[in-house]
Amino acid sequence: MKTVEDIPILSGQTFSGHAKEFRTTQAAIFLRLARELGDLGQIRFFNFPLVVLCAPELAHEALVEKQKSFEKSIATKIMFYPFAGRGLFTSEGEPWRKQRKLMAPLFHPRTIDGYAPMMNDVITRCLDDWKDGVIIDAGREMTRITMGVAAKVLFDADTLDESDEISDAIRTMFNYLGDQTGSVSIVVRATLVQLLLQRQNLPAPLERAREATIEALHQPVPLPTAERRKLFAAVRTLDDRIQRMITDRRQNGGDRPDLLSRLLAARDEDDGSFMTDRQVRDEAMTLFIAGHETTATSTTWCLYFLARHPEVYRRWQQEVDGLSGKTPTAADATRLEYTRGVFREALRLYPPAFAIDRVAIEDVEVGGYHLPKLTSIIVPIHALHRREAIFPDPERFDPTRFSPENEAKRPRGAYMPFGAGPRICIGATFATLEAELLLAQIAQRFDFEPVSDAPIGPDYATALRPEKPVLLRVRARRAAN
Ligand code: HEM
Repeated sequence: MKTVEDIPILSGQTFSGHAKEFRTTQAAIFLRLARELGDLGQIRFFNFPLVVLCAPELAHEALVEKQKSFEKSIATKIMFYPFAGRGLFTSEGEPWRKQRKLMAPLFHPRTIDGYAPMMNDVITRCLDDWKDGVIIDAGREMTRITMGVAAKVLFDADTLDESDEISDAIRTMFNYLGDQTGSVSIVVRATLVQLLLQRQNLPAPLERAREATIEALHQPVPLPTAERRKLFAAVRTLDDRIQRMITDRRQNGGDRPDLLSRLLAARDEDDGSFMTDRQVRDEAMTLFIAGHETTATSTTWCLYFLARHPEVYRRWQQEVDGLSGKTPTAADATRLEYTRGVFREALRLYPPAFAIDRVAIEDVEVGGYHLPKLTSIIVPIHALHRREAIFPDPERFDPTRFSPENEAKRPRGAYMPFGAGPRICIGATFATLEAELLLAQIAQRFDFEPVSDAPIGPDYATALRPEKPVLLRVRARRAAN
């Protein structure tokens, strides 16, 4: 059988393999790989191979069919640790299964439909601040709205007055993640954690030392630099905000049907214990950040593309005008097919989670290649979404790619902005409904146009956010709609 050695290596290796190129270009290296090698290739971090699966069937095979043979990579868990701790995004095995089961009812499609009035309320309040003729920074506005929605729906809290401060902290987090990706520090720490995890059945004192060392290796190295101070300040800002929500709920009680009440009331299936404060914090932080940041980026791209494609803009506005000015319900939103296409097409071109990485926890075969235990793989979603054979003229913004007929023709695994398999995004339906309501309310109330015609590209270092502010001039719509 063919082995990893038989998988073609991307050109341009240096002493550190492709680590330098990956660190500087991030997602773009996978575009080059797809162009040069097609469906399957590998890049190297020093001497470690990273197998890149850039075909729908290979992505599906690894993430869905053979999901039991893979876990999230240790490098990802270390990078996200200061923020996500051991929350749902970064946990594994039995703890992950229990956490996912606990949260699943909050993300059931029927439960999510019930969030529509709360989502609409936050959206309306924020849009009330858009005055006729002003220039808005779409990214800032989308962040304010999506953060406000996540805080309201998941925590019954209000962040509208603090969103700039919180979003600065999250930007610092992304800069840290971008800086750590493929860095020597991460490669070394992940390797050490891997070695320590393999040591089992140690005597008690050694076991405690092992655990303490693993914990220390997950923490950012406390370098005396301005960046590191900024990072720790950002973690404090986010921790303070989350802690305030938790304390407020503990003091003022009330069994509300939201995430926070579920977390505080949850008991372990086996021993009946409550979650520790640390666990509640990790879960709450994970959901708070994952629950708004990605939706903010993708709706910002929606506005960017709408403003630059008059045909798309007109069709979108016409579809929403079909609601005759009525605030959309969840049922209305499901009928906004073209609007949903706008959102899905923005997620195709700039998926905020631009790659999904895993490590094999046992020997496994993928695409006919034998991958030994501990082989790292990656599904570069951003490059996958640009495979010409599936998405012709891939750079063109075209929401009709997501008409039901066109979707039915696409092979499974070809489009996965929310991932695939058991670790698929728990908030996909939440994000989609929120984006539909948001785009519908904007279409009903405003016209907008770009302030400048200069194109804006993605910033590969910060989860494909627009590299520059997306500035739009908005005008209140006076026509009856
Ligand atoms: C456009 C919006 C969003 C995008 C593109 C997105 C993307 C993703 C992707 C690709 C994953 C899988 C990562 C992997 O397999 O390694 C994921 C996981 C996750 N997402 Fe989202 N997400 C979005 C919105 C949301 C929202 C609104 C929430 C919560 C309210 C959320 C919460 C989570 C959580 C908790 C996980 C981890 C799930 C698990 O491992 O069981 N996301 N997301």
